[in-house]
Amino acid sequence: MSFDVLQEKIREKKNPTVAGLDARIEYVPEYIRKEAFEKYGVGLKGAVEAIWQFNVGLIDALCDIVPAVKPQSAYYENLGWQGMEMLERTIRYAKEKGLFVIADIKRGDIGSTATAYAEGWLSGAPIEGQVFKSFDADCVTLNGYMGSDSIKPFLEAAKGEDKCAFVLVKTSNPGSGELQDVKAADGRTIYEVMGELNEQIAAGTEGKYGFTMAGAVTGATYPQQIQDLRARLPHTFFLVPGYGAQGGTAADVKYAFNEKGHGAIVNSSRGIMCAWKKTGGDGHDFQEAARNAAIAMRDDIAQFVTVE
Ligand SMILES: O=c1ccn([C@@H]2O[C@H](COP(=O)(O)O)[C@@H](O)[C@H]2O)c(=O)[nH]1
Repeated sequence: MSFDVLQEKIREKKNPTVAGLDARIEYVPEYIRKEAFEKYGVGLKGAVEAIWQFNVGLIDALCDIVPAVKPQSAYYENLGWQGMEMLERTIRYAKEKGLFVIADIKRGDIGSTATAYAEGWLSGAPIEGQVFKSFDADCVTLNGYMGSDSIKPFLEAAKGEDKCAFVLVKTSNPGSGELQDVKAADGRTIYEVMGELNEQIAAGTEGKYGFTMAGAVTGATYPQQIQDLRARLPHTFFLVPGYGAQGGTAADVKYAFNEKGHGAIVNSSRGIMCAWKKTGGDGHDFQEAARNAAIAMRDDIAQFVTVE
């Protein structure tokens, strides 16, 4: 239960950041693409092979620097069943390398359907009295705006296995305020209501660091709102996307952490995966470039946050 496993990994690496694996084919260096397309043809199969090679290279280059990776399911779903099979392989490979895997799936549905999603991504599918695992992520992202019954099945599935979930509270995108900043009848914003509901749902699951198993997504692009949420939600672990490519800075994300430097992890996807595009090379240096970008991000945040 809770976020103890992730917080331990963050402390071991002294690095509260997560590398996104949002593998678009354009992010893969040309020499990898060329080889895969020659072997499997230009199409879904070739793209899946190229992205698999890229992911393995990234994971190998980053596994001693970052505590976690966050594959975004959309970039695998768009390649059909072969993309999803490769996502399952990517998750397995990252876990073998000691990384905590956050599957960014942003699911949310009525309870019975949420249970099926939770089995697929976390606990495994029960078939004839046995449980069969597939994606087996450590953690998932959820869209909980359908209410507590869309979140609870994931917490049930996560409970037995030291897994956890992040629920969207205040997202990083430009349109997030259209609904999330609207004031409810009691004067709280909708994102505050969502955050407090989420902390309540998981009350009692706090681990040794004091965080429940239901974390919150709070975008780096809204530092004031992060500060507000940190004060309101002392038992909620935050996933903070929006650093780098979306404009969030280390000074913005510092508000997500508590006084011990605990309780948050900051994501960068394009900033790490596409770092090779900025070195002036032809992509053969993508591993070194990703590693350097991850180290620079860690050191940037360390100017503001010390993880005890
Ligand atoms: O509010 C949110 C929730 C999720 N995301 C996801 O994080 C990454 C960000 O990628 P960058 O390349 O570092 O911008 C991506 O997978 C989003 O789906 C988010 O950005 N904001």
